[in-house]
Amino acid sequence: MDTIISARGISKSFGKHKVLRNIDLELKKGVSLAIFGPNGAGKTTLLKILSTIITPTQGDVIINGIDIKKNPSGARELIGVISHESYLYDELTARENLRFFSKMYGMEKDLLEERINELLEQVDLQKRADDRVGSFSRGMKQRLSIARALVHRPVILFMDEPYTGLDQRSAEAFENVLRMLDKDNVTKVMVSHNIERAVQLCDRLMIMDSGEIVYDSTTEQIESIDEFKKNYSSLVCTDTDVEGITNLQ
Ligand SMILES: Nc1ncnc2c1ncn2[C@@H]1O[C@H](COP(=O)(O)OP(=O)(O)OP(=O)(O)O)[C@@H](O)[C@H]1O
Repeated sequence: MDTIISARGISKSFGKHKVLRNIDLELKKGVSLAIFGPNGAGKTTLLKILSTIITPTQGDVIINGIDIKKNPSGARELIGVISHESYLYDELTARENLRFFSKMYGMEKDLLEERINELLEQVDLQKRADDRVGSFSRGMKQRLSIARALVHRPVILFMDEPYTGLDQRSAEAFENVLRMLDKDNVTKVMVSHNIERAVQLCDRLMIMDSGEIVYDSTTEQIESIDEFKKNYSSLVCTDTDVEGITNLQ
């Protein structure tokens, strides 16, 4: 399998605060990685560096052979990001938002409308396609931001807490979209506090604490979710916000 993400010696400081400490990460094409860890461990910071949103203090990231320092826009064409920030425009309709982002990525006009309709259907928003996003609920905005992240057919999808704001039906629609991406061998990197869901969806599990990777395993290698949670508790003693962890005490 080809390596699609290669990060070497990544460190990040905000002033005197060292948030990431010499992180190395290699990810093969098509793999889905879940990153867990307590609040402040550095998960979002790592995701932002890998997805070119912020730059590291030290270290290099190569995305599909592209050095993101030398060619950030080339790397961005390969990347989709779902984060706390929806990047949507309230005054535009759902369809207009997707059109805007498709054009930003330079997509061909004749393919664009077909792709937009396909995505609106996948995230179950086809009936609200021509309504202004300002009138949408949080969950609907989250679903549209999933479509926005996928409009240019990225080969890597970065997700920071993608379940935030999704009700049960929306979470299922989201997981269906993720399964569809498997068919296209899209690589996924997900930061999550939801161990149950992430373990079911991902093939590699990583735990971060205090800016370091303290655990890295394939999902196949773990015996059970309970065993993984015990590992988590022993490695990360102070965390109380991962679902189910507190029940193990
Ligand atoms: N722009 C910034 N300026 C200063 N400090 C920052 C900045 N961004 C993040 N930090 C700090 O870096 C540390 C790691 O933050 P980060 O958001 O990466 O953690 P996290 O593991 O994603 O946590 P959470 O689970 O709460 O989302 C925190 O102490 C945070 O306050």
